[in-house]
Amino acid sequence: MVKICCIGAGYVGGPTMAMIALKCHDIEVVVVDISKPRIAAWNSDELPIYEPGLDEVVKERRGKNLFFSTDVQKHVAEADIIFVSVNTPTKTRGLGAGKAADLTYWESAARMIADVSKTDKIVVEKSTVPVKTAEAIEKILTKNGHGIEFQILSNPEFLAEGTAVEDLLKPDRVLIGGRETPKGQAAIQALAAVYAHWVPKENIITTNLWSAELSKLAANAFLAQRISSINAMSALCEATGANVSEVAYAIGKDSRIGPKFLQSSVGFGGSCFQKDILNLVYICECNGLPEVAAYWKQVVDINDYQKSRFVNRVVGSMFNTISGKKIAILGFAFKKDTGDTRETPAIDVTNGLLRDRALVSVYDPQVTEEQMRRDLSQEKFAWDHPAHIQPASPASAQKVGYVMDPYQATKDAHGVCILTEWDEFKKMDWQKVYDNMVKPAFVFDGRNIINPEELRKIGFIVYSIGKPLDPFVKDVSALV
Ligand SMILES: NC(=O)C1=CN([C@@H]2O[C@H](COP(=O)(O)OP(=O)(O)OC[C@H]3O[C@@H](n4cnc5c(N)ncnc54)[C@H](O)[C@@H]3O)[C@@H](O)[C@H]2O)C=CC1
Ligand SMILES: O=C(O)[C@H]1O[C@H](OP(=O)(O)OP(=O)(O)OC[C@H]2O[C@@H](n3ccc(=O)[nH]c3=O)[C@H](O)[C@@H]2O)[C@H](O)[C@@H](O)[C@@H]1O
Repeated sequence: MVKICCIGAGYVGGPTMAMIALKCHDIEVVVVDISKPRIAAWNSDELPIYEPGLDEVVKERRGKNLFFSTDVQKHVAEADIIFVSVNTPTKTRGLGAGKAADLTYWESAARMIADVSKTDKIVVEKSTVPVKTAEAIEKILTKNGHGIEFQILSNPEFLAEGTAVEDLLKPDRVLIGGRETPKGQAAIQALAAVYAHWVPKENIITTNLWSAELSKLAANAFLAQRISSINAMSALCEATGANVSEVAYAIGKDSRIGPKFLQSSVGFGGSCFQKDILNLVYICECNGLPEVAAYWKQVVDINDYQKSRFVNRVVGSMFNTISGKKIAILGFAFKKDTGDTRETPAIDVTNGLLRDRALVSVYDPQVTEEQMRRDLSQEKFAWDHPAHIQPASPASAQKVGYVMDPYQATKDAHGVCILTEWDEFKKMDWQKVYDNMVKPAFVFDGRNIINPEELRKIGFIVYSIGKPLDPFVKDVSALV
């Protein structure tokens, strides 16, 4: 029986390995992590991440050919194929701080693999890493590996949170990069054989190592670029009376452009888009390509602009002051169907409102109060700032109300900001919300999920990103 061990039981390691176990009953899969609480959660009824359909997959295979363990060394030593799916955040200090990927976790995993291995191994980069990382990993493994043969493969993951199970079941493609040597090609084939249990062969792409590593950064950069492009258009739509949804639909009908990823929003969030683009920018700079670096940097710049533009709209519309006014935030996760808040635009927007001394009340169906508190009190490292940006103020963050019900959040509020596109917000009784709010009652829809005309009929003053402005919003926005 082939044995797979995955180092890192996070958003990627957990679901990807559960899918391999589901589809390959002839393979034993063990997911290991240094975090005891995380592994305990994977072994419990309350999984550590919320992902539709994941509970069923894990429960189906756990204890049969899917295991979660903190005994990292034992399972690494026993495995034929080792996936490394540890976190690769942006460096916060030293050379490349604010841009380069921090490979500390990756390097320590590689050194441990070299230490404990007694048989030949295929080591798979599942984490997103800078192009050429495999070369460094190869050196660490071969120089410390007591003569053991290691083949390094790059097999980046393209799943999106909230749809991870679906994405893993039917991936657009599986990408495997390896050395162009007979042993490298054999390793590629061994990994391709795992995926071939359920992925059609024509969707398994094989390349050299550097193409695979770079393709992952390029894919995320292209996806984020589309969002920044449509968000840049949203600002122009508001200035001209065009409607960003109509523009997105019209351009998306062109089969060369396509309809996906053109949803204007308060900004993209998530643990990867910003980090991966900054990493790409850094790699371009290191390779003497400042023009290319500047081009991709703009994608992050526009995203920051979109978030501050949203806050300015709120403050500007509400007579240029929100001091002492209650503002309800509906949705804190970076997108619907996940409890993940990493780099969520809600952190920047909430801090922006707190800086203007608003009284904020937040509701999200999946994010815990503890998580939101942590997010709002943490200092932020900005890549283009010399220092960390402080959160609004520890005292104001302490005063944020975290409630379990959207009607409680909006009660007695002057304004409502929709920051995550949860389906339940579309179905809310907006008349009831209006009746319980201070007048004039404002709604700022950062996800374009409500019908502005219907809400205006109720009596709301509505701002929807990239949509023709409510005459009232228009008047006061001149102040911004
Ligand atoms: N979150 C996502 O949707 C996607 C993430 N990625 C990439 O996948 C990688 C992992 O991301 P996530 O799963 O979101 O991270 P995560 O932070 O959820 O999980 C990483 C896990 O690795 C563990 N870990 C770190 N060092 C370790 C070590 N030496 N030994 C054992 N365990 C160790 C941590 O305790 C943590 O549980 C990153 O490079 C990310 O860019 C790629 C595609 C999608
Ligand atoms: O490398 C990664 O981590 C992953 O990053 C993204 O996945 P994810 O961040 O989970 O979620 P997305 O659906 O891409 O959304 C990212 C952000 O963009 C926003 N978004 C997305 C689409 C859109 O049209 N408009 C928009 O504002 C979302 O609300 C969210 O804040 C990519 O879609 C995955 O392919 C990739 O594997």
